[in-house]
Amino acid sequence: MPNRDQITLHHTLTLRIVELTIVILAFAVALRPLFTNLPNVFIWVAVGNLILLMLVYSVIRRRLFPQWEFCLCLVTAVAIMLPTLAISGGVNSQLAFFLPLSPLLAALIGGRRESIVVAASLIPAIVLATVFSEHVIDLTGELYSQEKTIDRGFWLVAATIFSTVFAWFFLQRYDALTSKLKEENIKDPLTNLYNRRGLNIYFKKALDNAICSASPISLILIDIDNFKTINDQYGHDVGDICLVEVANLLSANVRRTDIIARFGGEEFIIILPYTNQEAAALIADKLRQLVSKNTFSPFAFPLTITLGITEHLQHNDNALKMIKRADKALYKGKDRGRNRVEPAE
Ligand SMILES: Nc1nc2c(ncn2[C@@H]2O[C@H](COP(=O)(O)OP(=O)(O)OP(=O)(O)O)[C@@H](O)[C@H]2O)c(=O)[nH]1
Repeated sequence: MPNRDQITLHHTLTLRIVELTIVILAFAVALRPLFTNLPNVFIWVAVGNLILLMLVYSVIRRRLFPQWEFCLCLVTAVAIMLPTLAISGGVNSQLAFFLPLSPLLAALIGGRRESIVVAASLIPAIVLATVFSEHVIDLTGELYSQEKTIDRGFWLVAATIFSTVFAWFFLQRYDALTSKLKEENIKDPLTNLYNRRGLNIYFKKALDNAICSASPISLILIDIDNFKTINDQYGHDVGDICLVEVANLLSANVRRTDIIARFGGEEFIIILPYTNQEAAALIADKLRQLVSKNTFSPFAFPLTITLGITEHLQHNDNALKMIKRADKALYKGKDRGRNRVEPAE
């Protein structure tokens, strides 16, 4: 299912393609008669196509039928191309060389399915136009040659297949790249945990789910104690190593369904779905003990953490209020001597 950004991108691409087609057609109408002596019917067909395209353009620009933009373009393309191809010699028409571009354009403004649909209808049409080419009216009056027709039909089919396969690879690469960018956008580059943006997305989902299923959900806010002294004495690079190691230790010891994020400098947050405050306190204490029993960085520093915990309340509660309560509890823990778990009141 395409998201809103993808729909906007497809809409913009469709507009640009229609605009370009209008420009090319307008040039053809204005300049072609100056260089070639064509029957008047060509000019009238081109003018008719231009008017049709401008109508389609205004429909797309005003977003009158956003769901049907692709179908509208497809039907217009068929309505424009078929008569033009028929009167200018079918596969022998110069216009036919634009046909293999269609699956690629369809992939850009639609997707894989649209590209395949276009290619699957185009290839039999080219084959039929090649087989029955003798019966196609050619108003340009070019001399008919079966050999040339079959040769052109062959290359048109080959180019259409090429463009479809290329579109497929292009979309594969595009999807991989966009999902990598999406992932990078929500991850903290140092610890590889979720950043604030990732936390917001997944916390909201987990909270909505907890409210819908009337299940408990808890939050643990964690701060490394006296972290400044490590930075001050050994430098930020050693501090960074400690942060990564603490992050790895915490994430290795929470459930797969829990959401762990870097909340700020040396602060982490864990969202625990299906967990009430009592259970969260046990998990928090397990994490506290784990950190205090470990040593960090090549210098084997001992570290401790202070943890504030809270649970989602039944009435008038939200993510921000939960974080504020846990933050308050955390700072109470710091005041009470650090290396402890402090439940919110
Ligand atoms: N190395 C490193 N340090 C960071 C990073 N982000 C924040 N810090 C450091 O974390 C330290 C936080 O210091 P404080 O807020 O004073 O807290 P603290 O020294 O841990 O003391 P308490 O929280 O009161 O126990 C500061 O020295 C920040 O520079 C980071 O990405 N890398």
